[in-house]
Amino acid sequence: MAANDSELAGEQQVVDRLYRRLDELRAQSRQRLAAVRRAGPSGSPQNRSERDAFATLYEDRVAQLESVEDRLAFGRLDLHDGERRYVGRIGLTDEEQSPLLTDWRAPAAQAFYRATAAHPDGVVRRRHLVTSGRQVTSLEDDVLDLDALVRSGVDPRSLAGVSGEGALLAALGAARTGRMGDIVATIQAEQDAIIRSELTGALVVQGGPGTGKTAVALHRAAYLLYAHRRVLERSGVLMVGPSRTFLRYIDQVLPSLGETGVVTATVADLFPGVAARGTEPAEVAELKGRTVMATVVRRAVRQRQRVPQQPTSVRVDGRTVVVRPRDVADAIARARRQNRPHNQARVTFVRDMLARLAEQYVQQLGWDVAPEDRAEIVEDLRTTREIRIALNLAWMPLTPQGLLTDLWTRPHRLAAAAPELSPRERALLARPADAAWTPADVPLLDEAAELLGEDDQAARAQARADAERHAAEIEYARQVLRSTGAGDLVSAEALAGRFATSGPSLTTAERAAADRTWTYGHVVVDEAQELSAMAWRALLRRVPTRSLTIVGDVAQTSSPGGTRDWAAMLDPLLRGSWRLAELTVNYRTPAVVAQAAGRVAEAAGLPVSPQTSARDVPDALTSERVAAEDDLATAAAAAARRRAAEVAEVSGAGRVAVVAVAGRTSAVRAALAAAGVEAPEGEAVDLHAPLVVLTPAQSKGLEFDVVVLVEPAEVLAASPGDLYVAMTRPTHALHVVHLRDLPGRFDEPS
Ligand SMILES: Nc1ncnc2c1ncn2[C@@H]1O[C@H](COP(=O)(O)OP(=O)(O)OP(=O)(O)O)[C@@H](O)[C@H]1O
Repeated sequence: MAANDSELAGEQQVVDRLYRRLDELRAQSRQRLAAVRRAGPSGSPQNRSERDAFATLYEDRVAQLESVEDRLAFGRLDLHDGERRYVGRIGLTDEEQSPLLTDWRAPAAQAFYRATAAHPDGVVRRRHLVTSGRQVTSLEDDVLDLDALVRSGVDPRSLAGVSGEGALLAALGAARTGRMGDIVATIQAEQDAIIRSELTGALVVQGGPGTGKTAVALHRAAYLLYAHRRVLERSGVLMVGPSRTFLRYIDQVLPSLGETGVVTATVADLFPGVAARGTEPAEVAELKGRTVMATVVRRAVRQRQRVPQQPTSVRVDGRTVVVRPRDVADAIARARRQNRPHNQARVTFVRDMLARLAEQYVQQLGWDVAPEDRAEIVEDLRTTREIRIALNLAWMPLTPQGLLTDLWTRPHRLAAAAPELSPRERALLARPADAAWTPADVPLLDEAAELLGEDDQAARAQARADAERHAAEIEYARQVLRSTGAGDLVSAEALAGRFATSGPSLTTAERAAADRTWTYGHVVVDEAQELSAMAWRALLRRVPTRSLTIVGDVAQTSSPGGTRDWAAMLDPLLRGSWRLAELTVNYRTPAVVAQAAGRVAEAAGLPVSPQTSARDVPDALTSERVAAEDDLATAAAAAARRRAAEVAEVSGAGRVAVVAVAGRTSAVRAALAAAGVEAPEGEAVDLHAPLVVLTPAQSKGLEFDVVVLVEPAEVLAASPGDLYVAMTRPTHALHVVHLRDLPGRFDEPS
């Protein structure tokens, strides 16, 4: 047997042992689950809820153990002191609790990603195990200290491979499936430093296209949940992405890392109960995203606290009480001094006014009134229709939706609330009362909700009761964990979250997603350059600790309300308190394509981050000039079909996208349909389809084996950032179909 074969056989034995242990643990959890289920729905309510909680717990554990099947173990560290440490997707111990496999997120695994020959960190050899199913197919050694390795008796001829690059290049060259995969086996040192960066404070990760920002953001979420489980399990982690398609694209990654508790949302989803599906011109969205809109909403709220011009006299039980402008002005001033939200301060205002009116009433009686009689008088006044109307006119109870609808549909209200906007800008904001909410409305609704507060005290009493119940449940869960010894599987908070004492049992993630005022322990924002100032305000409310991971690329900005300069956007919001990390290697786009994209973006004046490409692919950039406008769609469709067939032949899978400005996508689809190909299009696009048609904005954050780009000059004219995005989506080839000249510096030699 060659030295290498015996190494392979040795590793196979280790991997077999690890899978055997995984199978045992799975069987154990399944048995426990079955036992709990067998117990059936009898016993006291508390017994039942305890059983339900354990059932869900074991279901979660089974699901977690199922999800780590692929590449369970992918690395080995040989340390100076002779210790061998296997690194994998989760931590495993044997029956005696001796470690078999180290979780990639544990401090003991860090050297697997960070150690270099210059800084070996106690490591003499790092080994990558490449597996297919449960079979070890190849090994790759990174020798960090050859002398130490030889001294320890290793035959240098038994070393597998020469560097750690093979595993990375194999991962990068693989055909795309339509869903993002995890990168645990090949995280690079600069990425690892970001993933393990401390929890506190705001970390901005700037990096060009394909540098792994999304991958790093997701692995960081998984890492933080592991390293700070106690804090984050209770408060939750929110991941914000640019579109629903994007969220579907990434939704397998965290479960494959054994984490299911992260809430994912777009900014448009942040206001529970409002489905912001409306669309509007980019110019209007930009306007709604400006910081000045915070002042406009604030003013609109204050303008609903009004002193009437005239007194209103009301007859109550034969006496007359007068709602006097002076009293209203006094009561408004006193209520405002409380600095509470509008609807809550209104309670003070109404109480104050009713006391004044009751005093007028009592004066007219001419005799002393006992306190309980006075309360009755106040109640009579409160329920008198004219008084109710007069007080509402002075201080209207409001909902966020009502306030905003009023601003958009009543020009005089908007004019009064927004003197800083020009008449043209105000006209842009006008819309019919029944128009759907748009994503840019959501931060404004949130701003309004914050200023208005809850309309009733009942909700607050309910919240207090909920908090008390939750505390009691946690205490009870602690007792249960102590008595069952299941503490290593779950924390008291997680178990308490599962107790179904009333209503359906909700996880932290589910509770958080349904509650506008929920504050998360950490928020991760991807494609963060697209967020407007108002969107940031809404988001920051959800993380008062300012523990944030903000990833993006200021050269890829397409939304006019977004930013091309992190400091300009974030300094005012975070008071300058954020740290910057950069990613510099493009793992997606072949070098020649990335360089062309970089040149074009620079020529268009974008702040392009310097980057190098991890790999090159021959003939990755091709272009084809058509003779007439009408030929663009047909040529693009033909190229897409040809490329899709090629990709399928090579890999048996793979994906191709045609990217064109919105005005052209229908023509491309029609040309494809004429050739018998149904290509899905737009927001709801099927991510697994072999051929799709997208606008540049819809392709944001995604990647494809081949991209057919239609008329780059047109994409550039609409948005330079969009062209940069579109050109950097392919992992193998970019094919350009054009009639107009290619944009400046497109085909300079690289
Ligand atoms: N260390 C790594 N090992 C293997 N693959 C990697 C690694 N880092 C990144 N990748 C792959 O590179 C591709 C690009 O990563 P990702 O989408 O996270 O980049 P991005 O910076 O968010 O890109 P963009 O800004 O263009 O959307 C993905 O397929 C990702 O899996």
